[in-house]
Amino acid sequence: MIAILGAGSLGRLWAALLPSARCGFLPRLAGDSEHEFGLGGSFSRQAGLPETRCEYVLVRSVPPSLAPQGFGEARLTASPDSGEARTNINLPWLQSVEHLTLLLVTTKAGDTLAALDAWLPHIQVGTPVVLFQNGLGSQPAVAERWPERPILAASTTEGANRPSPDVLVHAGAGDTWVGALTTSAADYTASVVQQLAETGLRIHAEENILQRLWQKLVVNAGINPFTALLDCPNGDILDSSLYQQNIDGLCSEISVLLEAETSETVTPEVLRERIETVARNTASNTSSMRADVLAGRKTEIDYINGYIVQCGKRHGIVTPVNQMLTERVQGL
Ligand SMILES: NC(=O)C1=CN([C@@H]2O[C@H](COP(=O)(O)OP(=O)(O)OC[C@H]3O[C@@H](n4cnc5c(N)ncnc54)[C@H](OP(=O)(O)O)[C@@H]3O)[C@@H](O)[C@H]2O)C=CC1
Ligand SMILES: CC(C)(CO)C(=O)C(=O)O
Repeated sequence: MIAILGAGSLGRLWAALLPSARCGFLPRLAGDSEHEFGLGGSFSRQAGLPETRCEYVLVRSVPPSLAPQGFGEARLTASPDSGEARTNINLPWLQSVEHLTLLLVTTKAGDTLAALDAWLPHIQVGTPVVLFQNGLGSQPAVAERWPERPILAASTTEGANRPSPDVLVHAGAGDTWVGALTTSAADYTASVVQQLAETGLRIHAEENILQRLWQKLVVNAGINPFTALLDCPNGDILDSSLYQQNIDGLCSEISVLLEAETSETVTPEVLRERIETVARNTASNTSSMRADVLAGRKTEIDYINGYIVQCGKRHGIVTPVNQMLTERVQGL
């Protein structure tokens, strides 16, 4: 079985596309983890969800003929006019963690350590764990906490959101790279890629997953805080004075830091071009950070610009623009 910890947008996307007979969600464990899951222990499912099944509708703007294998028993209906496919998904909350082949962790960065702290004592040490969080900071923290486990990280450009609790929209198709964080994880990368590829999504093994995570972090650091502060879609930041006055400083700080942290030399101009290419390509998107602010949720700023600030402190590199953006988003 493939277990998914974090039944939000991204977790539900993987769950909907993986073979339905072989995956299910792990509930949020209540209180102390001394209670043994499956042995009469207590755990509470996420509020508002049925007792044993998780039901929702997956909306994809792909023709049903192109829908990947893996819909299993799910019911697929399509509206020929819109080209939109709607699939009823009905998956179990897992009742046992005994025969897991994989654990996908799709909690937000700030919830990941606590969620794994509660669950990993119940899960076999040899089960590969794949972390899907954006930004950086949570992944190294997990790898340092459980160095003996096969811990991998994924960087994905798939896009999913939930306009209402029981509707999941697969808003954008992308690519997913998976690579090892701990030593023992290297042996598992190929089998993890193979299992994830059953979704029909594009999955790649990545030798240097930290570098890949940094590349996405740079783009998120240059787009997300501006969209949250300006309350605008991604493309609209480009002409704003807040962006114009700070983007060169932000890119200079990151360029110096990248050299110190990863030995990679990338000029501030190249970083700015990468950020602006994504901002233009996703011009009408609401970024995840703006969406979090609008919904009154905690943002992932501490793992994006905040991570850059912390990393700067470790290297004695000042990062005033990232610090200013972090503090202003924290203040929202
Ligand atoms: N959505 C996307 O398209 C993409 C997301 N990502 C990254 O993936 C991560 C998840 O994003 P997303 O799915 O959008 O976020 P969501 O907030 O939609 O999902 C997170 C889920 O984790 C659950 N959760 C939180 N704490 C626990 C816990 N202790 N035990 C069990 N479940 C828990 C939450 O439950 P509850 O709702 O009850 O709090 C929620 O269902 C983020 O780091 C994001 O940056 C990366 C690329 C794309
Ligand atoms: C690339 C971008 C900015 C797309 O919206 C994103 O990853 C996010 O919103 O977090």
